[in-house]
Amino acid sequence: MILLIYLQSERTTLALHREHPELRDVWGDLAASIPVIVPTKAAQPDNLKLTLLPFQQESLFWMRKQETGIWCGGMLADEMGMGKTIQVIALLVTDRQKPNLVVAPTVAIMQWRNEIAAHTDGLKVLVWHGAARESNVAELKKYDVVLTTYAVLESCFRKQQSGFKRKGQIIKEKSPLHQLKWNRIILDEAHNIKERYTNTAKAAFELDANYRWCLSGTPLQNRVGELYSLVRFLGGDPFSFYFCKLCSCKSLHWKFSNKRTCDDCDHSPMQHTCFWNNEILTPIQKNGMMGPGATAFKKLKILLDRVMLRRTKLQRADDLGLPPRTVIVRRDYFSPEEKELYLSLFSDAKRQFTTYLDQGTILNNYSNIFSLLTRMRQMACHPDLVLRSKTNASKFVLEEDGEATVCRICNDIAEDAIQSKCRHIFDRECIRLYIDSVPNGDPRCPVCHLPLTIDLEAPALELEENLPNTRQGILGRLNLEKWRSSSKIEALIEELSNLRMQDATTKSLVFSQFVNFLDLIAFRLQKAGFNICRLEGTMSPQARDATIKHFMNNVDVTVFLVSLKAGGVALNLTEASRVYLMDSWWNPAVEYQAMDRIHRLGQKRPVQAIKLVVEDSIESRIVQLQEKKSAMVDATLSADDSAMGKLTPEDLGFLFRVSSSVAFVHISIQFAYCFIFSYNIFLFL
Ligand SMILES: Nc1ncnc2c1ncn2[C@@H]1O[C@H](COP(=O)(O)OP(=O)(O)OP(=O)(O)O)[C@@H](O)[C@H]1O
Repeated sequence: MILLIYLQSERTTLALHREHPELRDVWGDLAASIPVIVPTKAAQPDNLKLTLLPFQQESLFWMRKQETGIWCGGMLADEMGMGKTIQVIALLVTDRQKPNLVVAPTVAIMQWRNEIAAHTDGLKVLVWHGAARESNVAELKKYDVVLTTYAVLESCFRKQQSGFKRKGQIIKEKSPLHQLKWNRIILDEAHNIKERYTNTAKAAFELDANYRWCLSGTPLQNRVGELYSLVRFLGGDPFSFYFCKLCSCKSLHWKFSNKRTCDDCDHSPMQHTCFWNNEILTPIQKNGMMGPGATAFKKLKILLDRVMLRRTKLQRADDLGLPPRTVIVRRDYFSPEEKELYLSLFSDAKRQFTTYLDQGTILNNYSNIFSLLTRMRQMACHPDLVLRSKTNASKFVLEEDGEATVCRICNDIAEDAIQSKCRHIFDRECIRLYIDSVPNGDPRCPVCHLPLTIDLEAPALELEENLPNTRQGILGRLNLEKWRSSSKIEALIEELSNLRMQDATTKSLVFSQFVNFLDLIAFRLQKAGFNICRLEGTMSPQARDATIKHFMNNVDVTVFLVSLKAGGVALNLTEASRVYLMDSWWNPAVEYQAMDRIHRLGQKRPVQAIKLVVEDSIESRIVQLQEKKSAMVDATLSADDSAMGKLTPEDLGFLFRVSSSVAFVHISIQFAYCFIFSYNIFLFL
């Protein structure tokens, strides 16, 4: 079988080389003709008010050189919190050509604006967001930097390509972003375009510029295939092209309007192949690190060496001078009442799981199992999250009482809502975590169990304007006079009260994946006299910015409640030096992202991250699982966290405390593959 696949791929390569002789030695040519740029220090730009650190001066040198090379740009992939924003701003002030476009997640837009305002002598910036945004292209040209979000980029492109309905008619509207030739385009958190077939990725591909940059601390989140989009955006020829095996036809697009023959050459889809898939993706997917897989990794390295610069905090520790970070697990126990409720839920869940195990249908019932796990995690936080959840309340239209749409995984208010093809609504982060955790990579909808089709990069459903300002969430469903706190919340109160006694100026971030839990925490903290603020997914960029500033600038505001779905990435919150992680996820990478919000440049105090765990619940098992997964990744020295996110049947058995050899035999081949892959990709990055 392996021999057959090998022969097939050899045949494809030979056919390609026959029709496209320029492809015969792409990698050799690349290695021979394009030298790797060795970064040396550039001078500090006069018009930049912040002094660059040595490694940032090096990247400035590297970026300027890259812009004169074949790529006219590249990927800056430094680890999180090392100042990629300022490094790009340094580049922008060195030539002051305009206009430049920065596309970033909503949460990061205002940060860009603030950094430009603080560190340059007046680069003219436009935040291009919201319904009243400027549509006159001539006006946009006047700005040094236009800042916008992926959602806005996608929406403009969609309105241009497919149009929108107004008074029964389809109207197409030109996208101002796509009419301009930009000087530079910078994609911040560029992995937002990693799925090449999404509208967001297509919208980015169609932008026009002299220079193109991708910024990402995690350029390879899951699979090597995800790099394709970044390379495609940078314009790599021939890396991202499709080639015909029967003639000289070559295209950046998969053009089969009639689904049977190529629009350009009339040959069938079977006769066309993507150079990237053929040379890199398929050999790695099929062989891991063996034979053709190893060769593909070598090719990938030749390419990445010439297009990407990545430094880690550890490598540049001397430059960064960051204070130490400690992670502590605080273990508490349920009260007798909580324990009784939990045990009743747990025994039902375990019975259900054991039935699936006995029937050998674990993988078929994965979405049910996932929902059982979510309930148990919620119960460990506070019983009301399960007992007072709006279990069957998913709806797109608002009810009269002003309650908003809920995510069908956490039964919590949907903050960054997206919809599956089967029309169920989920928080983007919840469904992403769910998909990542599916062991066999074939997710089913957690509600209707049909095969799941959902665009993770789709713009958020526009629930925003519908939401009443006075959303009460779970608090509106409780009798607050009689409401009782939980062991977990009281553990947090104890931590924060002790901290307040030791040093009233220390600020803390409190992260949870469940918005309803943050409601309960907020209520309890306010009763205990803490001055708090909150970051929610439904906030506009301006509201987020105002809230972040409120927290950073007011000494008496000591606690910031952050929904993991809204603020897990791209935030700078270095005024805080404590992080409390209120609920655990089995993939520790999610928690590192949250911790990195404070363990970054600008942090002066030692950082402590405290994970609150209820010992006699599923949480202690999750923490053990995290440790196992971390150990595995350390052993493989991986930069790839895909294996960590997935739950194998063995993991599930472990979480439900079912020790059966049956659970063990199912360990997926994919998992083993990720193991091999993780090891190798690290060697090259
Ligand atoms: N040379 C410097 N001196 C002082 N502060 C700096 C310097 N460079 C960057 N910073 C600060 O470091 C913080 C982190 O920077 P930034 O947000 O750009 O990191 P990042 O690498 O983009 O992180 P992420 O990938 O998480 O978005 C910012 O507050 C920034 O102002």
